[in-house]
Amino acid sequence: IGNLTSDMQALLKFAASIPHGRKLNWSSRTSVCSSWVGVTCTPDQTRVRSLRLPGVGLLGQVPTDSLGKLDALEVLSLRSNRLVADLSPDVPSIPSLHSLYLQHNKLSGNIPSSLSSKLTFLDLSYNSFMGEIPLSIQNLTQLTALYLENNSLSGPIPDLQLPKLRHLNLSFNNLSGPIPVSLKKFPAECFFGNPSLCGTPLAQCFAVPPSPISPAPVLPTKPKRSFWKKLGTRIIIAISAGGSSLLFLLVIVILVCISKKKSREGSGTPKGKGSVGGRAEKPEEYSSSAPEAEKNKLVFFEGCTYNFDLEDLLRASAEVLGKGSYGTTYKAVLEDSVTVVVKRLKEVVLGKREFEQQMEIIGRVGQHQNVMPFRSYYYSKDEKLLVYDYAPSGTFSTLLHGGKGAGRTPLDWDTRVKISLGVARGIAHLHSQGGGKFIHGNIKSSNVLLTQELDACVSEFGLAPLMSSAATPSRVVGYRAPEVIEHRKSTQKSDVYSFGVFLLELLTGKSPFQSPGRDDVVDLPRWVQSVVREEWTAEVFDVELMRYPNIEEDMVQMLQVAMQCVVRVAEQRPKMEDVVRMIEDVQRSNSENRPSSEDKSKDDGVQTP
Ligand SMILES: Nc1ncnc2c1ncn2[C@@H]1O[C@H](COP(=O)(O)OP(=O)(O)OP(=O)(O)O)[C@@H](O)[C@H]1O
Repeated sequence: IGNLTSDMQALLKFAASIPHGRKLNWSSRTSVCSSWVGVTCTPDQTRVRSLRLPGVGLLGQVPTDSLGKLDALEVLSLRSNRLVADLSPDVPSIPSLHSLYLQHNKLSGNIPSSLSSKLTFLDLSYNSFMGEIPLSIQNLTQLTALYLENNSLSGPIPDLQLPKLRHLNLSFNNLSGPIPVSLKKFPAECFFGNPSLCGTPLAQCFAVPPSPISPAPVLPTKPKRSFWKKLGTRIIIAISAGGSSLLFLLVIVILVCISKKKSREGSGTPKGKGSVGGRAEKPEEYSSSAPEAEKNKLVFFEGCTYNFDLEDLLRASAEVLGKGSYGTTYKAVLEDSVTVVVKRLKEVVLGKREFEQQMEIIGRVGQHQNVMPFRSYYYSKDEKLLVYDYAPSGTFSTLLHGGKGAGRTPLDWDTRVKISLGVARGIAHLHSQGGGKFIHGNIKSSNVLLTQELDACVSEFGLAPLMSSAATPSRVVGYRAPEVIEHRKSTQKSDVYSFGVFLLELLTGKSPFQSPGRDDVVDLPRWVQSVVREEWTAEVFDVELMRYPNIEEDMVQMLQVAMQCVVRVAEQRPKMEDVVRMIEDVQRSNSENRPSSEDKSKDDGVQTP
């Protein structure tokens, strides 16, 4: 077991054995913990806990017996350097290591098979690793993110039964064989560019299935060229002819301005992955001493699935998804076919520092499977962009109310229960953070986004404090608790009220506002109360649900949960964690009371092929 002196010696050996473009201020005469660039220590200042040297021009091979000796190291980032040859196996096997960032180097040889069992984040993308993915990755039970894209890895993909794995990218390698069942939940982009995978042409292997109700936009296999590059008169005329012409032109002009401004400021943004912010990697680029040009970059957060930078984003082909109270939302397809959502904020009232602090909160607090993953942001005086994952199945509002008519697939009860539980868990998570000081403040069905598997994610957490209160849209009124309307007093209990209205919407199929763009509000709690009082309870429920047998009891149970959430006196409403438990009960009784889907299909006389 080492100590601070042995850590210092290991670091000095490392620095002496590997050339580096940028001078490090490491010296045995100064304190490792308080003055060495890129180094942070444990709180008691007895060991080196993290080493971050991104983009400092490290050139050559990581010397053995140097970094491997840092046996209390938790985070190591040597990304965006020019490291070559084999990765010394003693580095990824440091027993305390939980995050390893080595992307954008020239490392080759096999990925070492001895890996720290504590690893939660492993990024070896954009290197030249060869050979098979080591089977030992199967033992990394804590792993949440694995990025191996853009290497030369071959052979089969191991069956990664890793319960915590949420982010995966294996694209652009030479992997072969089928995609293991355990990884089928990951989007097709994660596996693109492996010509022998599945043994069939890519297009057949990875066609993105349409979402059950509103067809998901099919990702173009070859994205259109950058829309500012091809900004010719013909395109302008063509775009101008379209309905969203003004919005498109506006975004083009603005993004071109960002691009120009960036190059005017010294074109200091190195190519490669953007800086990682939040808890994952606090980049030096964002320290107060960083030059201004370096600051105008996309700031990424922990768990970021994607490798792209501002330039890649600017090159993406974009499409307007909609205009909300916080600004305009675009779907952007990057050149490697990864799709993200970019929210262009308007009327931000916070200054830069407060804005960054709020971003840090959103990135950190919002880390939950039922909260929409927030990836990165861009801040400049004139432009504020937020980047989120793209939710292929759209919003719950569209799923519930959209496409009414002949061709519509009804939204079944099990899916509704699953979605309501996801939303409740997402809100309960937000409420549990920061000693209970966070509220969402804008729960509504159009802020519930759905993954391909119809798992729900709550979106727009943390945006309200960025904006002036004038930006609050009137059509959220139907979701607002009485105390919010009367005294503008938002609390966690007012989130519970909004969630209750959301549940009523899910049960009744009625929207608390008549139609988008119109402000006539339906008071769903009052309407439901009046119907129930007249003992017409059955009339309350969405007619679409009537086709499913044996769900009446569960629906009534869920209605009771909703009605508890919308009581007028805030203190009498349940806490969100209690609401989660109540919905879990509904889900449990739902599966106990009714035949499994297999039995049901037999009952229905459906033949399985
Ligand atoms: N991450 C996402 N993935 C897929 N679609 C999204 C995503 N975020 C937003 N959208 C789509 O973009 C549309 C516009 O979203 P936006 O957040 O700008 O407005 P809104 O949610 O409708 O209104 P408001 O901001 O007032 O709550 C949404 O209706 C939704 O369909």
